Amino acid sequence: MTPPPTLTLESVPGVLGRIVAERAADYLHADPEVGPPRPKARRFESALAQPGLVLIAEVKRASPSQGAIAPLDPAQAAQAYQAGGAAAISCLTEPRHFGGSPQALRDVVAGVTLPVLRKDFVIHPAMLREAADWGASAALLMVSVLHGATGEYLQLAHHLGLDALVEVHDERELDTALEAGARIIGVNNRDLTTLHTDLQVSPRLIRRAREQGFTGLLVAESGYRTPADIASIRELADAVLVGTSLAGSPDLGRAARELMTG
Ligand SMILES: O=P(O)(O)OC[C@@H](O)[C@@H](O)c1c[nH]c2ccccc12
Repeated sequence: MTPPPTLTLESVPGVLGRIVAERAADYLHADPEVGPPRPKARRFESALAQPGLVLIAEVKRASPSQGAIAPLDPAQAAQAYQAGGAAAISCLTEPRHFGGSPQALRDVVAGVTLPVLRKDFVIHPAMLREAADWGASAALLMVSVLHGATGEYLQLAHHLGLDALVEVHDERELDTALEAGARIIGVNNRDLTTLHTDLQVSPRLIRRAREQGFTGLLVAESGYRTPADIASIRELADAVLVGTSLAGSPDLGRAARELMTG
């Protein structure tokens, strides 16, 4: 597969811009070759397609908005989430701001039977090859970072047998995700350039995606803390992605179950 063109990352603003610049430096000399096609398992997609609103629980030790959240053991945290009824696990691999690591992802994959999402700021094909090599079922692709290259990265993910969670935060990004042919779209309530969170963003963009005829899966992301928050998207989204409010609680499995069942 021909590697996608070099991204123009200067256009990414704020906190997000800083993180993305660091990741671009990390992968500056990485090999863009992704190798032959790998079989599609579609495990992440199938997990999200189960009836009702399902939970993607995130292993998140820190974040730019919260600082340190909890010194979680990634595999133990993921096992607790699985016992608490989560349908999939999201695991951060970004090391400087989110306390993630490649080892965390490998440990989570080894520790649970659920499909695992690599949560990182994908700016280079090597990051998708790594995700597949480490056993992830899916990778996050952010339209705010990839812009016009979103479609090529989506094809690259599919080539590697990965599902892609294509993340958007406004109408323009949603249009890009739809044009790119995304099968799973995540709406982030948090603006990663300012870190401001608004729970109205997911309902608004999820409705719009459906109005435009999108038949794929929709994920509401970020800022969900209470069963009442979850109620606001229960009839709209296929899945909800929750990190901070679960990761910071004393009993992760119980927190997962109580959040989803009220
Ligand atoms: O911790 P929260 O508010 O529950 O959010 C989880 C998840 O949505 C968030 O971690 C996230 C969504 N998109 C991202 C992109 C990069 C890093 C992190 C994220």
